[in-house]
Amino acid sequence: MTPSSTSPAPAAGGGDPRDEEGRRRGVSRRGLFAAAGVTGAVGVTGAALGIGATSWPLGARAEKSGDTAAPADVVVPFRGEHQAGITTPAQDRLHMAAFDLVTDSRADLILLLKEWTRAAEEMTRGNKLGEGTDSYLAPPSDTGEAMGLSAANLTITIGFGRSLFEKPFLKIKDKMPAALEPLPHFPNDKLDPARSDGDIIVQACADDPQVAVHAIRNLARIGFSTVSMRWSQLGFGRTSSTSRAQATPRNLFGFKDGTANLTSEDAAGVDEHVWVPEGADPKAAWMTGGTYLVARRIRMRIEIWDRTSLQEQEASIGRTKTEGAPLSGGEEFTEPDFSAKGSRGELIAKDSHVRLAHPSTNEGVKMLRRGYNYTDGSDELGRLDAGLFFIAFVVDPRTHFTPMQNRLSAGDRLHVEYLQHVASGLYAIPPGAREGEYIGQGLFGA
Ligand SMILES: C=CC1=C(C)c2cc3[nH]c(cc4nc(cc5[nH]c(cc1n2)c(C)c5CCC(=O)O)C(CCC(=O)O)=C4C)c(C)c3C=C
Ligand SMILES: [Fe+2]
Repeated sequence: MTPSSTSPAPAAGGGDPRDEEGRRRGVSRRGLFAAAGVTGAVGVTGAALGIGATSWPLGARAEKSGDTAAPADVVVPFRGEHQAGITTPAQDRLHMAAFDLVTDSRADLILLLKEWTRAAEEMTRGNKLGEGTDSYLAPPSDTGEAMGLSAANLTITIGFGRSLFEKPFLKIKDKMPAALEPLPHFPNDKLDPARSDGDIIVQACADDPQVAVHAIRNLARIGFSTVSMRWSQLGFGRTSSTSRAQATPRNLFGFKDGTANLTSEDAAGVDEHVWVPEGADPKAAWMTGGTYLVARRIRMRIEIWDRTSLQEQEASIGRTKTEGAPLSGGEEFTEPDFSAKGSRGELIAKDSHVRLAHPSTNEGVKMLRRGYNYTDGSDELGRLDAGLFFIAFVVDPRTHFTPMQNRLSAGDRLHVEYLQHVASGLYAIPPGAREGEYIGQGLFGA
């Protein structure tokens, strides 16, 4: 079981790890609501906002989750050296959207980035947009569906695709990072261009799906006439832990996923494998403290997997299904021993996923995985369109993603037999915005 979507994960040592990381409890939409009492607040707040009590959805939600006494009002700070939503303990839900520019004005884009920064900061605090400034005669600044909900650990992470740098009127081509070179075609890729790439990426993660969706919807609304949405992706059930305080979740193949992931507690590992160091790319000094996001929509052949023996499933992964322990023995967090042999050869098969993805097979590289499960209905043959929306943050995709993906696509039993990559994106994620700055300021200037 993953931790409750409305409760912060307990820290191993007893405290709240999010507090340890410097997060703060803030006044939240739900906090205000709970303080006023659910029934009373519906009347007062609903009337003030011109919303009828019968259209207010929170009462039912709060009662159902039974959390009115202890609302999940944890706020992840938006500003900082690095953007939030990367080493932040992975929340339960994802809404990611890619946008394309529909303007030919550099000033329009800069204005949008400023407005998105302001809106993102407000929403991640759990605040309603345009509070106290809206006119009754104009559309509300906030679409409204998160009123009464807490900030739910919302993070908003913004980045830029290669196509953005190629727009002459933006005059940023000479600042394009070399690491944004297009990903190659990998064996067995069947990519849909309409679900891939995009000028700008926005990742919204939260412990409440409605909060994540609300964030993307409001940013899209603010961006009207400057950007249009190219594709979007909902995800549920995080498939990675990014903090040791989090229990390892499971992917849709039923295996623990994220056991050997980089975690925020491994500061040296994150510095080495995630954050772009000073001097990495003289043309793109603005990326110092940033990172690269690789997104891959990976369809999982669920129906075939479900007819596969447990032995074959475990051999494909290289770990046991129940415990997530390496097939060489031990428990979940025991290091795999790839030299261990049994009567039928290597205990961890040569073509198993963990062997081919392990740093020892990949020149020591690691990545910070932060993916989500997805389901999107079913196809014409009645098969689930489901899989893993793989997200990884890496210091340089040329060293930390492409070689590993080539190895996996060509020879990993999991990839060859049970997976198909159907969409792809690569984005430069600039560093965090400090007080008074906007996201991307280093690229575009004040
Ligand atoms: C290119 C990188 C990777 C892709 C794509 C990928 C897809 C993918 N993985 C699983 C399931 C598991 N992966 C596990 C470990 C693991 N996977 C990668 C990389 C990619 N996975 C790495 C770097 C690792 C860690 C290897 C190590 O250091 O041991 C595991 C085992 C548990 C764990 O450590 O997380 C599982 C299970 C699926 C289902 C999938 C695509 C749908
Ligand atoms: Fe994997």
